Amino acid sequence: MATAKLAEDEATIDSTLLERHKKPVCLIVLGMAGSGKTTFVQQLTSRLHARSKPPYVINLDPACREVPYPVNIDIRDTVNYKEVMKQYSLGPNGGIVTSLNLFATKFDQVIKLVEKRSTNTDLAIFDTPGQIEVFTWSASGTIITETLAALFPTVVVYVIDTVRSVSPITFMSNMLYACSILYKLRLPFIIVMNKIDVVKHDYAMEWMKDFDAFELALSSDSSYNANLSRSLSLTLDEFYKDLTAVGFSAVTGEGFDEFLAAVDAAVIEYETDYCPEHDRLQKLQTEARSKDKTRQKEQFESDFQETNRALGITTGRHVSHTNEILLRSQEEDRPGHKSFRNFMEEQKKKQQSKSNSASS
Ligand SMILES: Nc1nc2c(ncn2[C@@H]2O[C@H](COP(=O)(O)OP(=O)(O)OP(=O)(O)O)[C@@H](O)[C@H]2O)c(=O)[nH]1
Repeated sequence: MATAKLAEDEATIDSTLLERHKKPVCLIVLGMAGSGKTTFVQQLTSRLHARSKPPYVINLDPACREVPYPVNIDIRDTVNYKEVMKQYSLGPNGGIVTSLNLFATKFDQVIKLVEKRSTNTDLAIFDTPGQIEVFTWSASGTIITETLAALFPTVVVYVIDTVRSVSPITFMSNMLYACSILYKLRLPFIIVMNKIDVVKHDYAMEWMKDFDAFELALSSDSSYNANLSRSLSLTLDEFYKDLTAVGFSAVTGEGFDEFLAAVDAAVIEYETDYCPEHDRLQKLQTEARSKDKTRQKEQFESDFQETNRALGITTGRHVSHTNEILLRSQEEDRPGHKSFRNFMEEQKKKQQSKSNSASS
């Protein structure tokens, strides 16, 4: 019996996986302000169009002035960021958070639109606000990410500015941020080392592979920040080991094929690591909920019987209440109803004979 149930569960998970696999892969593009997210999305979009594989593009930044790529869904069409700021008396960041919250309440419609494109789109790309924490640490960001991940193969793309990260301390801050997002979302993660047309990303790859190289870069600095970065580099060793990083230039498009290969690998990771864990947690949650319901029902019944006993009430038909719900036809058959009907008929007859005698 248990084996049959297990096989049934596995079959359900397999079919869910298959369903997810048929859907577009969702790329959630995150990164510090100015790292090149929008230019990256623009480059991806134009290259995919050139290969006759246009992606479905969603702009989630309500405060951006213009979107330099063909966009399918734009948050700005749904939420007026400036009006939100005015109406709720908010500053720029509060305005972005509230706009995203308002948009998240309609996210089921976005899901339906992306689902509709399942047959002719391989990628759905989500460009996010430059104020990264607005998305990564807000309720709406979490809702959007988790909803996508539950329904589509979803990959987080973290864009880093290689020009600004040549300072080991800035590099470390960026990596810590990436690490915190990875552990919060627990989704397949690709680091895009952007702007390699200006500075190659080799130095960053070396720092991640070789602690001594990072130490050497910091050797001339004895500040508190440098010492902290040294210790953190050792701590992040585990994080670096499984990390996928690709060099990219959002201006020239260099690294495009490597990036697509990294997305393919990330989708496999999503299916082999994320989905089973997600399904396992969901099953546990459903079981816990059903156990809780049964426990509450049992508790209610025992409390109810206890109260009845204390008040000397016996349950059953025709007493204070019944154990089963009665249908209307059954009620008609109840003795009280019959005698009432007889009484009414007799009254009618009396009334008729009175009026008959009065008329004669
Ligand atoms: N040389 C070079 N410049 C780039 C590259 N990617 C982006 N830039 C430039 O970097 C600047 C910021 O790029 P955006 O795409 O606006 O960055 P963003 O992360 O979307 O910025 P926010 O929307 O403020 O978060 C722009 O001037 C881009 O032209 C790149 O690969 N190489």
